[in-house]
Amino acid sequence: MRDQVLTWLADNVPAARLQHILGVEQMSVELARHYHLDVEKAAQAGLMHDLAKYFKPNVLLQMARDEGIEIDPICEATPHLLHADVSAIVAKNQFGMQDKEVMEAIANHTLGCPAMSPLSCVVFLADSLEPSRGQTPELERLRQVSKQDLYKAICLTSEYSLSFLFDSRCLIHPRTILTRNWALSLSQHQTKGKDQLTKKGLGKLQVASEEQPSGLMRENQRTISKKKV
Ligand SMILES: Nc1ncnc2c1ncn2[C@@H]1O[C@H](COP(=O)(O)OP(=O)(O)O)[C@@H](O)[C@H]1O
Repeated sequence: MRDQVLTWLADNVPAARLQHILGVEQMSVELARHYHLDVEKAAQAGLMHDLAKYFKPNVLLQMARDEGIEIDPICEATPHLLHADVSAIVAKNQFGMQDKEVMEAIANHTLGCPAMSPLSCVVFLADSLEPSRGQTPELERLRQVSKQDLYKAICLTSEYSLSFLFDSRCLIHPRTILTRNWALSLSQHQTKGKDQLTKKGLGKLQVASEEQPSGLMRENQRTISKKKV
């Protein structure tokens, strides 16, 4: 299947994007190995995460509608956000992908999702942190954390993306915030042993944590300057 996907990508994405895609495939594999996940699934999700990256907005909207995906007002206004969901559809229709976990990992790579699977977590991290994203101190630190604590890395990487989005003054899809809160709760739970919030409650943004951010997060918040490329 890999050769088939690569041939399709060569016709449908520019070379620079292909480099990013191969970086995501590689980093997904490395993280999957590190966290004892299914390496083959990680490679497939990484390789196929951006299949619909260059689809036109009207095509993204139509394909998502045809698949019965609920299109919220922010995706309606910014259809590019649907490229993650639509990439999963292309993986199914074009390459016969049937694995639900792989398709979810593709669909979650841009916005994340509260309670997403560890496989989704590694593809989400790889999309933001693979080597061609740059070598800034923030990115290097996030790469380190991604090998130390999966949920802390999701939390900090979501914050990194959100900070960029705030600076860009674009519409922000709240799922990244929900993802960040979910991951924050899990990493605090792991490190401090406190049972603060249920995954479900966080997913609905019902409660805000009273905990202060960790030193690392404060440092990250202060030093973020250059964001995603
Ligand atoms: N929560 C969000 N709200 C609005 N836009 C977002 C959000 N998360 C990511 N984006 C934007 O969506 C686009 C696609 O993100 P991503 O899949 O990470 O693409 P890329 O690989 O091009 O960075 C980017 O322009 C990114 O800034």
